[in-house]
Amino acid sequence: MEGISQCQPERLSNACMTLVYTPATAETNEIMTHFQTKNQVRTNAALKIESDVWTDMSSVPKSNMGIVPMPSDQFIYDYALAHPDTIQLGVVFTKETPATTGPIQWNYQIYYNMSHATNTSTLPGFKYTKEAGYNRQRQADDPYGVQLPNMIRGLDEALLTFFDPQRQQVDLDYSLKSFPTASSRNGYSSADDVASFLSNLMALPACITMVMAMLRVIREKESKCKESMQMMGLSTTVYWSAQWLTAWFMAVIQGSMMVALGYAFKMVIFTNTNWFVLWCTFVLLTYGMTLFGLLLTTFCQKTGSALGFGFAIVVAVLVTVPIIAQGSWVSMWVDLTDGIPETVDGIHFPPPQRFTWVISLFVPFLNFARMWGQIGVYSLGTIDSRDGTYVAGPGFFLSTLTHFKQTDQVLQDIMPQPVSALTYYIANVLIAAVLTLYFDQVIPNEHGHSRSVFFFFGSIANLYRRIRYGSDGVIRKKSEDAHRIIPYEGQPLENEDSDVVAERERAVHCQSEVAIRISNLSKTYTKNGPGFFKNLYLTLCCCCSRQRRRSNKIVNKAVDRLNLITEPNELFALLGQNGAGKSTTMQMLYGVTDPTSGSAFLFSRSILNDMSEIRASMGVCPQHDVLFNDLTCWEHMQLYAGIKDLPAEALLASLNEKEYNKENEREKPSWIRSRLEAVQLWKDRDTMAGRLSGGMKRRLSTIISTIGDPDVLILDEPTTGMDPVHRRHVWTFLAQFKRGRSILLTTHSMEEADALGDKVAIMVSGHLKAIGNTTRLKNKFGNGYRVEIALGQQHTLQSNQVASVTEINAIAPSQKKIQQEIAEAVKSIIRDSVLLDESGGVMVFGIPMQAIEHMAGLTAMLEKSQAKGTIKNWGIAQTSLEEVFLSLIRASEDRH
Ligand SMILES: Nc1ncnc2c1ncn2[C@@H]1O[C@H](COP(=O)(O)OP(=O)(O)OP(=O)(O)O)[C@@H](O)[C@H]1O
Repeated sequence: MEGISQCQPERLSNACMTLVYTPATAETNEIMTHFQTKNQVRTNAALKIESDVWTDMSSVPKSNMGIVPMPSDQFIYDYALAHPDTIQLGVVFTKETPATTGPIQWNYQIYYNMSHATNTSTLPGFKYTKEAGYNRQRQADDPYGVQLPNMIRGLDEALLTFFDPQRQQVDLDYSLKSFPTASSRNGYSSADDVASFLSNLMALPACITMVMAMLRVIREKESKCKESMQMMGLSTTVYWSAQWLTAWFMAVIQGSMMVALGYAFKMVIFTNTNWFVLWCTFVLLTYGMTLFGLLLTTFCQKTGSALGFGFAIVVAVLVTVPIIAQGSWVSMWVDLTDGIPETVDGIHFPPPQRFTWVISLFVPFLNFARMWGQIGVYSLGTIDSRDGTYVAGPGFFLSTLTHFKQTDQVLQDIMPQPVSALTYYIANVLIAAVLTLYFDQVIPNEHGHSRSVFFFFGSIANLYRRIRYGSDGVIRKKSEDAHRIIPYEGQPLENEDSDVVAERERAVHCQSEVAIRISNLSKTYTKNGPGFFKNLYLTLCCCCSRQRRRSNKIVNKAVDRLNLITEPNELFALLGQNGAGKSTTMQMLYGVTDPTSGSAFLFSRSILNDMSEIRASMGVCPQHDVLFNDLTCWEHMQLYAGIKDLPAEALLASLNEKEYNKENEREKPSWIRSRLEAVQLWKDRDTMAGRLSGGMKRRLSTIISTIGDPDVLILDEPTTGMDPVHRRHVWTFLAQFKRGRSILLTTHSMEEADALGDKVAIMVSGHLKAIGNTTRLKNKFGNGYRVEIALGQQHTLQSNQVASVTEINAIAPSQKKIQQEIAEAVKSIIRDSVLLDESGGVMVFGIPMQAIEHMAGLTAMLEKSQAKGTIKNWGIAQTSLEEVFLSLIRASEDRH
């Protein structure tokens, strides 16, 4: 039969005792000697009985195995708490002698150690041999199923052997109880289940704040607000600093609320922990998580991908945090695969788990889980397994941050102190901040624009140049670069207009100070836009298709070797059909799209190298309104004035009209007021942008671009959606504003280009088709003059007249005759005239420019006809820009 066998630990440091007993009296010593002798006879296992009674908690067995007397059952209990894997079985004898007559009562209680059966993670690598009935690697073993009955039998036998010679009458009884085990110990379960469960709830608010911050940033990205602020000169560092500051306030509010709620609900883990430790833990967790989330947004372009990341993190938190907080984390931080190596000097520290530590530098919730688990160990109480009473934990104080005592002595110097979680939080924040700044620059935006992965070398080189040549030297060098000859690349197009060629030559040889010099600027779009998964999916589809072509690849030359110049005080209007390349040209100039080749200089600063300087002196009104819905017009002006770093006094106009009325004084004029008034938005200054009409938004976007009086103003279709009255207000404002600066404007309104443009260029399919002032364009590409003749009333139907077929038939021959007569009369005066249209009772003639001297004869003839009543009305006008535009487009379509 199997008896109590000797367990053979692998290391002395983890030595185990087979048995402990108490009290250590002469009687019990003798009983245990009987037990040992009988056990040896039966099992051949020699258990050694130690002679000294232990009094010190830190005692370890002298030999590998044995039977050890202990001073009290409390000592056994406490020792088992401190050394859960050490004692296999314990016996507590109690002897009751009856007051009068009757048998003596001998009871013994056997403690068995369930740590051996259940707690497999506390000391990984610690193995009892197979012979001992327990092998950690074969976790299914049940050492007590066999050993407990044997132990009872052995003790009964020993007691009977002890009492037999005395022939006393005794009553024997026994009871069984588990040692305090991993399942009942503070810090490792039961109460700790609360801690681990709470850890989920505690980390969740931080996750929510993180996801909210991610969504805020992504929305700013999607709505192009971030891009717009950057175009107006907001630096990346300032943008992110503002985000981090907001995140800090959120973290402080949230952390404080968490601590306050914990105290309000009298949660033991809170009330038994120093408030400052808790506050730091929660604030730094929220802040670290938020910054981690913000870092991830640099990889996302759309809300969907940010939400995907956020969701993945929430799942990771829900899964990992409780596991780590519960205490199953020792092997995460320390590499215990080879156990704790033993040397003659003592214990060697096992190496740290480098991988976990590196991840902890990036992922704040791992540090939280570790810290929370440690807080739980100290602050939560235990249930005394002997009497079921609650024993309060010692409490987690400020000093515990650096003086945390591991429940397992052997881990004391191995496991990190709680304070390291706080320092790691700070590292999380710093690393996330630096990486955010870096990835925000190098990950391409939706236009594919990004900086080189080694862009910081460029900044270092700039700094070096500044130190070496001084500011003036650097400016001189840049100016030389901007004024060098830049030859035209490739072959010119066929049938190029002479003015376009001349403009190109000027741009090639430009050696004077101009506002904008565009040289060979080209942009080719090659992809279907951003979206990793979309492109992957399309690529896979194409790979699987029979043709195996990358059909998702679009090669589109949006702008092709553009060369032009604009002068200061000039408003340059760029016209073109949809998709002609106007916006792309603009985007390259204000730096949201990288040119595929070529360059441009704005006041001698290159768009390739000096974009931050350019942005400081540039105003941009992009094609789509980029406004914050919940900011008023006035607040928008203030925000962008702040971004442009305008002095505070520039913003000091009071908004409170009543105050000024009281003082009988007019409201202070300011530039913000004058701009708002110029575009008729002063009355709506307190209306939120979300509530403005489309035209009002456009007007607001237009004046926002003028903040800071930029040297170059880029306006992409600024008056789209405006009514004619307000459009004229904007025109008047721009006409005045262009003084001292250069304005580049794209528009589909020929009227606008005609009214505002000092120089007008027409783009077709990425090329310049025509360039010059409006008169020159009209003269060169227009049909000279248009003469419109409305025929007399008797020959046309009234607009409100419903004509019958007979009436129409009656009118038609006579009208035809009159039209023929007029056409012949016009032809006889001006031979080169062309009848362009004769529908609806109106005849339109095109008169060439060179026929101007015959114009007097024509007007005389028309007046005479009007007097006779043949003609109702007539008028002469120069060809409109629209006709020029249409004729150029038609010509290029014909050529294709
Ligand atoms: N991000 C992009 N990715 C791929 N192709 C683009 C992108 N942006 C523009 N394009 C293409 O480049 C060409 C020029 O577009 P662009 O927006 O510059 O035209 P536009 O002259 O401004 O037109 P509109 O008057 O309609 O604004 C078009 O063919 C367009 O499809």
